[in-house]
Parts: sequence; C-alpha cells; structure tokens
Amino acid sequence: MVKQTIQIFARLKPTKKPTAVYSVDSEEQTGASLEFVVPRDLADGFVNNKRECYQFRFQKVFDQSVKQEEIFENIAKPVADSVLAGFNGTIFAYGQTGSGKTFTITGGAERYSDRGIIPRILSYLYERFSQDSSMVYTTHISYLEIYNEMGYDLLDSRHEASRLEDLQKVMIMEDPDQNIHLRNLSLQQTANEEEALNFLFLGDTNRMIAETPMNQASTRSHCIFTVYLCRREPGSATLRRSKLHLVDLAGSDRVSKTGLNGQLLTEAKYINLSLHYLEQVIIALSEKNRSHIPYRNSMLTSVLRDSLGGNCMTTMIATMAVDKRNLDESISTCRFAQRVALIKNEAILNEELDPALLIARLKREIQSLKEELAMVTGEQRDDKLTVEESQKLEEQVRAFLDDPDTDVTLSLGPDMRKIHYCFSMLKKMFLDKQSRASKCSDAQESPAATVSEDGRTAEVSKLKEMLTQRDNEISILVKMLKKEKKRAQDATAQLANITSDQSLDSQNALRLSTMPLLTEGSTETTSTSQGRAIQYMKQGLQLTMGKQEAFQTFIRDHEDYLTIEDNKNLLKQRSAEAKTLGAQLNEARNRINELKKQLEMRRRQKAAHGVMRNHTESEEEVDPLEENLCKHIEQEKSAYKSTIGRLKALRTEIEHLQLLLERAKVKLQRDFHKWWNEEACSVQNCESEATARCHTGSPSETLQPSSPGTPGFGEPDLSSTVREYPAGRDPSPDCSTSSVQELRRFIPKSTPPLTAVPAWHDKSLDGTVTDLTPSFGWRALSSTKLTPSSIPLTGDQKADADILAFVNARQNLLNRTGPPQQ
Ligand SMILES: Nc1ncnc2c1ncn2[C@@H]1O[C@H](COP(=O)(O)OP(=O)(O)OP(=O)(O)O)[C@@H](O)[C@H]1O
Repeated sequence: MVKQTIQIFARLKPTKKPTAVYSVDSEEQTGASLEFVVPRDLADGFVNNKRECYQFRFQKVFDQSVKQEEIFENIAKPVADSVLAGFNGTIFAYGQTGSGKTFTITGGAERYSDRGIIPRILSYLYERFSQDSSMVYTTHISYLEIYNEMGYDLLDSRHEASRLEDLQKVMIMEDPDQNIHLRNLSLQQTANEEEALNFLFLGDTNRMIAETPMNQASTRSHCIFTVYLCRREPGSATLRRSKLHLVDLAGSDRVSKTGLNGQLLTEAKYINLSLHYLEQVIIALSEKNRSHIPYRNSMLTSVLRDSLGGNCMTTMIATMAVDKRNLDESISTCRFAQRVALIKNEAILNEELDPALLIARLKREIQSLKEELAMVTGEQRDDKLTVEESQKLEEQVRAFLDDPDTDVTLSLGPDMRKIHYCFSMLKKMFLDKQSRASKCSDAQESPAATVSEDGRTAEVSKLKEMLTQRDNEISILVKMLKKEKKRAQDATAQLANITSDQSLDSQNALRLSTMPLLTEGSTETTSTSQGRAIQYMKQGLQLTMGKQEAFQTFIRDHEDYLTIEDNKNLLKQRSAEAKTLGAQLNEARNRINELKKQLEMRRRQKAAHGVMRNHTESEEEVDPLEENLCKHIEQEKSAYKSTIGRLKALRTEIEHLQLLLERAKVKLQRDFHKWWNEEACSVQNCESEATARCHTGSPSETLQPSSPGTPGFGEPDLSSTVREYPAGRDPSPDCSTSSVQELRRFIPKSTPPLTAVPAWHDKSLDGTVTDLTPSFGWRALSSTKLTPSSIPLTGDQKADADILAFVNARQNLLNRTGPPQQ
C-alpha cells in the first residue's frame, strides 16, 4: 500500500497579453511556489485588497514556456508507471475556461508536438507493453462525458448522429462493497496504440461543444478518459488490474463573471454545482475526523470516488491564465489546489487471482497428489467407490452398530471417500429412524383414536347427571331406613305397653277395620297418566337397584297395599275354586258319557232280544235299568249345568279381580313416581338450603325437615301421632299427600267400603264411579264444619276417640290459622 497525498502541479498558459506580477520559485527537493503580487489599485471585488502577495505551493510549477513533452515526463509518466505496476492512477486538470486544461490533457490539434497527456500515455503504455514480453497486458478504454449531471458514452457510435438527449444515459451502480459500476458505458478493448488513439479521436469528436462568450473552444462538460489495464504473467493465476483516469474538468469560472444567460446559464450552474460538490468532497477529505464524505452528491464525485481519498495515486494539474484580468480566477484555482494537496490517498496493489487459472492449477495439483497417494498406498483410486467397496462398508457399519461394546471402533483407513460414505450411511439410518418414530406418534394421535372434545363434554355431563340421581336415591333410601327404624322402635314400644290380649285384639281390630280398601275412585286416572304409568311399569326393569328397593318399601307403606294383597289372595282362592270346578265338570262329563254308553248298550241288548221275541211286545215293556240310567244322566246333566254356571260366575269374578289388580298396580306406580320426584326435589332443596346456610354463615349446619306442605320423611308420622298424642293436640298442620294417606288408614269411609267380593257385582265394574272417600280428603277436613254425627266412626271405642280428637284438633288449628295452602 502506498500512502500519498494528491500531487498538485501548476501550469501557466502562455500569453502575449500583459500579465499579472507573479513569480515561480522552483526548488528541487521541497517543490515549487507560485507567487502573485497584486497592486492595491488593482485589487477589487473578490481579491482581498489588504493583501498584495499570494503564494501557493505546488509539487512543480510549469511556466508558460513549458512544452507538452515536459508535462508528460514530469506529471504523466510517473502516474503511468504506477498504473503499469498495478496501482490506480488519476490525473485531472482544473482551471478556468480557456486556461489550457484540454490542451494539457488531450493536446492541441495543430502540431504533433502539442499532443497532450492522453495520447502520450497511450503511446508510452504500448511502448512499455512491447518492451516487457514477460507479461501479458490487456487494455480497455472508456470515455465518459458528464454534462448537466448526466453521463454519456463518448465512444458510442451513435453519438455523432444523435442529439445528446437522445443518447443512452450512463447510470451509476454501486455494489455492496460500495464499488462504483457504470452501466451503459462501453469498454473498448484496444490491442495497440493506433486503436486506442482512434477511440480517443472518436470521443473527442463526439464531445459536446458549445460556444460561450468567454471562450469559443471551451467545453462545459467533464470528460473522463479511462484506460483499464490488466497485467498477467503467462502461466500465473495472479492478475494485476489497474485503471487510469485522465480527467478534463469543465471550466471553474464563476457564473457572475461569465455573464451567461438562458441555456448557458443553466449549464454554468450545473458545472459550478458539480464543481461545488467536488470542492465539498475535497474539503471534507482535507479535514480531519470527517467520517462522511459526500461523494454521492454528484456524478463526477461518484465516478472519481477512488481517485479522491481512496485507492489511487492522484495528480492534479491546476491550469491558469496569468493575464491580469484572470488573476482572481488563477488565485482561486491555486486556493482550490492547496486544499486538494491535503487529501491523502491509500493506493494498494490491485492483485487478484484468476478463477479459471486457479481452478486449472488446483486440478493439476489434485492430480499430482493422487498420483503420489497411489504410489504410497499402492492402489489406484477413482473418484467413486466401487460396488464391492460400498457393500463392504455397509457390512462394516452394521457390525459396528450391532456390537454392544461401546468402545468398538470403525476402522476405515485414511480414505476420505470411505469416511464420507459411512457418515452419509449413518445419517440416512438416523433420518429413517426419526421418520418412523414420527409416523408412530402420528398414528397414536390419529383422529380415529381421539375422542372429540364435544363427546367428552357430553359424557361428563351424563355421568354427572347419573351421579346426582344416585345421590338422590341414596338420600331417599337413608331417610326411608330411618323411618323404618323409627317405626320398628315405635312398634316395640307399643308392644311393651300392651298389657292385655284384649287391647292387642282391639289394636288388631282397629288396624283391620281401618284398612283402606281399593275403591274404584282410588283407581281414577286419566288415560294419559295411566298410559304413562303402564309405560313406567314396563320400564320397571330399568329402575336402579336403589329405586327398586325404595319401590318395594313404598308398596308396603301404600294405602292400597292390604287391599291389593287381599284381592291377590282372593284371586288365588277364586282361581283355585275355578280349577276345582273345572275338574268337577270334567268328572261330570265323563260320568255322563259313561252313563250314555251304558244306556246305549242296554238299548242294544233290548233291541237284540226284541228281534228274537215279539217286537211290539217288547216295545211296551218298561226296562227299570234303562229308566234308572236315564234318570242318572239327567241328574248328572243338571249338576253339570250348575257347575258350569258357577264356573262362569267365578271366571267373571276372576277377570274383575285381575282388572282391579291391574288398576291398583297402575295407581301404585303413579303414586310412587310422584312420591319419588317429590322426595328427590326435597333432597335437592335441603342440600341447596344447607349450601346457602354455609354460604351465609348460618350457625346451624343441620339438615332441617321439609317445610309444611312438602312431603318428606323428616316430618312427624301422622299415623303414629294420632295414636300417641292426646285428643285436641294436633301435631302438625301437614297437608301432604302422605299425611292424608296415613289419615285414611285410621278413618273409615263415609260409605261402606267396597269389599272385593261384593264389588264385582257392583256397577263400579265399569270404572265410572268416582272416589267414594272425598269427604275425608284434606279439603273436606279443612273446609267443612264436621260434627261427631257426620263423622263415620269405626265402632271401636278407642279408635273412634282418636279420630274425633284429631278432627277437633285440626279444626281448632284451622280456626286460628286459616286453611293451609294446597
Ligand atoms: N500551454 C499552451 N501552449 C499553447 N497553447 C495553449 C496552451 N494552453 C492553452 N493553449 C491554447 O489555448 C486555447 C484554450 O485552451 P483549452 O481549450 O485547452 O482551454 P480549456 O481550459 O480546456 O478551456 P475549457 O474550459 O473551455 O475547456 C486553445 O486554443 C489552446 O490551444
């Protein structure tokens, strides 16, 4: 890397006009200085009139008489040499219009000796190429014009024939490494000096020229002639690429002084703007600690990015006209150059490897290494393993995996092909195993095996419902158990209190006399409810064990239980009678048949005997045996008819009993269903009340009995109360169905109860007779003023006293509190 400030040179344009007072002090070692002396009377405007002497330092100052040859030798040739060495180089000319920039960079057209830097460098480069046969040089040329911030390719063949605005614009592209690339700028390869000069001529011809008042030969565009050089040693992959920018900038004249207008003023503004950005970049580069350099502000600075503060050895030629009238512009140019001189560049040798050559070299190296390896191992290796080698490796890998010894190794030798093959095999096996495992897990989580969330929820709610039902059943059964226990205790206590057989008989008599009988009214039910009950009975098998047990207990406590049992027994009895009658009938029929046979036999014997004797005589004779037989037959027939009549009546009675039983069963089921639901509601209410008490912080955690009107086993048993409480003390205003039913056990019906035997002759057979015991329902007791005479009594003294006491107590209570709600 070469660190170097931009080299600045000054070149003064020859003039025959009166010149400003200046002096050039050239010193070999430290460079040269250019000094302008400005008389006070001449100073005005731009020039600070307080100063008379302006001194500027340059690497070298080329006075008016210096020829192009010397410029090339001193300025261009060192740059060309560095480019040949592989560094980037830039030479740019800066100065006011007509100061000799183009003359310096390109040269004058009049004399061959006026050739400028470009043709001389081209000539020099090709000369050097020819002198250095150890290297292969390749050159390309581009010629870019920047006009009004637009880039044009001066080597475009269409340039001459087209207007400037119709030409394709050169675009600036920037890669991620911030390297600038110019799209639409042609790179022309030139094999020799002549080709290169032809392109230079083409570009110069195409160069946009517009006349201005200041200088008719002046250009208002920036032109960059670039030579791309590639140097390579034959057979070597190393390349050295370098480029040389030769830049002819537009005139640096101040717009105010040039007096331009219209289109030219616009151009001047662009030129000045472009140069202004160039100045900014140069100022930024010359200042220390400036991190941002505004290269992107203009196309010129973007293209010259490498040349200004980058990887380049840059040289500036400040061209000046030393006429008195151009003194201020010359001083301005010198000041600009002084800033440029502060910019440091870091040029590096642009050496790189040719990929194609590198590949070829590596291939050769691989081949030689293979040959060496074959010599050492004694075996020739191909790129791929043979089939036998692959199979052998697979066996080795399987043996390695199957070996339970964890320290086992897989010996493959120094052959990388085998190592790679084994690794790829292991990876494949691993991936296969992974994929199998994922398939298995997918199968386990298949939709068929997954119960849907909805299904689960429904199942859970169903189970919860069943759980609640079982809880209710358990609660009801527990209550029933308690009740049964209490009854048993009461019964035991009562038995203990009974002292005489008479009282025991009285109790039994009372029990029997108050036994409710199955009446037609009690079986009253609508067809709908009956249908439901029958349906319910049909579903009896579906009852839970707890409910079935409750049902059995309920039946035992039901008011119709004894009636049903009596009717059942009666039915059995009648069935047995019918069976007996049937047997009697059969026997009578047999006897009659037997008698008929005997009679027939006797008559045949008589007939046979009559044939032998006088027929008429025989007819007149009366046979006492025959008469006796006929008489017996008649008697048997009569008895037979009588038995048939009895059997028919019995069958009718049996059918009626069956009907009664069927109705009783229906009623029983209906009552049980109703009772069960009420009990379930009661349990739930108790639980919710207990929960509410818990939540409200009630001190009582005990489950309270059901409220009046709500049936439940927690209530006092009315039947036992009636027996145990003295007259006039009504234990409870309970109006529940169970209480009424209990009451019915102890109160006889207002009309004689229909016993099973006479009932089947009654018109209740058609089932239209209404309940014959309504006056003993709760409504009758609560709303009717009963007198002892209107109350049907049992005849038993103690039972009747209990009934009257209960009725009076109930009536007294009602008088105080009013009738209870149904
Ligand atoms: N050193 C020199 N020796 C002889 N002639 C010169 C010299 N420098 C410039 N000239 C002449 O001066 C005239 C103007 O020069 P040139 O065109 O090079 O100026 P310029 O700075 O390029 O102007 P512009 O800014 O307009 O391009 C030309 O005719 C050129 O031949």
